[in-house]
Amino acid sequence: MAAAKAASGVVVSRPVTFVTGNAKKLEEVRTILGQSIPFQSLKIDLPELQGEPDEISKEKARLAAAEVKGPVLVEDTCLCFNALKGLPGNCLKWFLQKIGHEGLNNLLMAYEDKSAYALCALSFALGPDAEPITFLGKTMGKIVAARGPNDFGWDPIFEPDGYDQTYAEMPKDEKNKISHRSKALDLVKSHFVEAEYIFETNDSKKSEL
Ligand SMILES: O=P(O)(O)OP(=O)(O)OP(=O)(O)OC[C@H]1O[C@@H](n2cnc3c(O)ncnc32)[C@H](O)[C@@H]1O
Ligand SMILES: [Mg+2]
Repeated sequence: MAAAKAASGVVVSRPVTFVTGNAKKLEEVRTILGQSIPFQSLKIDLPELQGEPDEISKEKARLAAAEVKGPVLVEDTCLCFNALKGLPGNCLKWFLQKIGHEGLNNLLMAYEDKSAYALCALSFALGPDAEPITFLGKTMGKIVAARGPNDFGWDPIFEPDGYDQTYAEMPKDEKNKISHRSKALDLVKSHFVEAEYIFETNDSKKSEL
């Protein structure tokens, strides 16, 4: 049992495990969370589920918590084109693998509306028996011909509103200030403060948030 109710909050006996198969996501999550939450990571390729982003994210959290047998954080990210009523959404990974940045641009060729949004659904579960809680972060922007380094997914073709750079062209810390991921993680951090989780792990005998 990773968590027990204490007088002033919930005692958590293990750090939160961020479960992902994506090293770039992990890098950003690590930077954005900093020291705010006792944190470790585990590389597992969770199944690519389909459905609504919050439901997919919750189900990923259930699968991850069953594996880790402790507190977990997982994430599901979509890129949604308004002209296509939200597609490719969470099928984006396959679209990106099969047709690449140019193919994704071509999907919008027949439409004037190039607007899109990046949506991050992060789910936290205290353990295998706990119902996951989901936090959503959304950043609006538009789809453009690829610009900038090609080291993370669809970053080169997403230009957030109010910027003339794509995510890929921005310095990392700039992306991390405005991204879908940072908005969802801000909500996770607030939740941790409000819930008054008390971490009693081996590393930190008692660290209160
Ligand atoms: O193990 P998980 O966490 O599921 O990692 P994943 O790479 O499979 O990620 P998703 O299932 O959420 O699929 C989302 C796709 O979008 C990409 N992606 C996610 N976040 C991104 C971001 O901030 N910028 C660019 N591409 C991103 C990612 O590389 C995938 O191709
Ligand atoms: Mg995935």
